[in-house]
Amino acid sequence: MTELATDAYALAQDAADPLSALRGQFHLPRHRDGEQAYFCGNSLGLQPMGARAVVDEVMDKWAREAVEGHFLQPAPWMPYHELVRDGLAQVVGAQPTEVVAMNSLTANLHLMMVGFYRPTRERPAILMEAGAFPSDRYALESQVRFHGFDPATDLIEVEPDAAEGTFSMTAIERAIAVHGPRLALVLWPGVQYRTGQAFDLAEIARLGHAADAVVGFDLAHGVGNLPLRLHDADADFAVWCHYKYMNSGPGAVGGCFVHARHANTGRPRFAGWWGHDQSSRFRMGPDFVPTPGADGWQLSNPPILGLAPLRASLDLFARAGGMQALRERSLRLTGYLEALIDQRLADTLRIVTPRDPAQRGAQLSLRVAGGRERGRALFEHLEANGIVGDWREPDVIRISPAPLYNSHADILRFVRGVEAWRGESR
Ligand SMILES: Cc1ncc(COP(=O)(O)O)c(C=O)c1O
Ligand SMILES: Nc1c(O)cccc1C(=O)C[C@H](N)C(=O)O
Repeated sequence: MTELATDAYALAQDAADPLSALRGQFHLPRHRDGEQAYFCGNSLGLQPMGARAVVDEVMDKWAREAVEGHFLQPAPWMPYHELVRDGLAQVVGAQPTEVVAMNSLTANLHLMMVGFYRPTRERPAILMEAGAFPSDRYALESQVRFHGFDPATDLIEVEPDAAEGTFSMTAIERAIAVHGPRLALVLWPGVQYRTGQAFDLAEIARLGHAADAVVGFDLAHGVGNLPLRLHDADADFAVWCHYKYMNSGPGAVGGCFVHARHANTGRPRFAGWWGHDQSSRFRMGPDFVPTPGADGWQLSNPPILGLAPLRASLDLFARAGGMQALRERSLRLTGYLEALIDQRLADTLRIVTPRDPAQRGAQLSLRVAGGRERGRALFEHLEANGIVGDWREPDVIRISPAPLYNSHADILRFVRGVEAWRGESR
């Protein structure tokens, strides 16, 4: 049997993979004399080396050109969001006109719901997962109330029915079947933030549509993590952020998908001038004429400084050869982490995330034997040693090897960190 837990094995795996070189394109946070083993790209991705130059470019252009910067090549600000369009479409599996970078995740969720959550007395309800990221629940609950309905009956939260708080497809199917006639919207995550469970989006869209509901996805933890095929999956809309696996910086501008079949929709929307048809936007007329597609949902001219790092990040996704290539590396990294936990840490850590690689992305969520207090103690021990995951209440440590910059050697360091703590804390 190959000895997985050796430097020789980890280094050989890293050396054999050409994508390992991409780590050199990121700023790795420091710990004492070395680098952190950073596993927190599911919360805030690392800074691409190229990000500063793109931001500086904007600062220099502003200094040099002021208002002319909107129009002067290169990279004029008027169509600046178009610079990220093709790259984003590739990452989420969409047509370019189906995606736009704008606002932030929760703001986009609300804006999408203006058009895609149209409750009636007969069909007032939203179906979501129980235990969702709080912001999603706040947004959905407030929308239900805003329309004069009652979250107690009209915000339907599907309870997890499978191991460790995960969902079987049957649970989702059954909930849609039971509540179908009352459903206005199904809103589901691509990857659940606490458990790391990934879902079959095409199947959820199919089930939701069969019940005549609109289907939207929150891809905060899916984008840049899994290869998505939003167009083919037939989602009506999707929203996401770019600060996690997309490495575009804290509070980075978010993203939005609107399926091509809604490109010229008559659905209501909250309008702003940047959503107005470009050819007549500067005629300054009183009537709103939307740009077809996702662009038509923009409100304001975008924060150019906020968008700039996304360009640097998308470059790296392209250099990696796209999401499929990254996913293959991600499967190797997360599989290595899983194998080492099974081999060496089974008495200490329990993997919460589904064991089937098709039902997860990069992240493994872990519970520590002995309960919450021991979990906190391990988490703090790791952090003190430059091994950075995150803690999610009530008792989960999330470790997410990001294929753009994590290595097998990082994973081995995590395992040794847990072993050292176990040795000391017995
Ligand atoms: C699943 C999910 N939804 C919503 C949010 C909130 O995003 P934002 O603060 O960008 O609106 C996050 C992360 O913060 C998230 O992980
Ligand atoms: N954006 C964050 C922040 O500014 C502070 C702390 C955490 C975050 C996060 O993004 C959390 C993340 N959505 C999560 O899955 O937990």
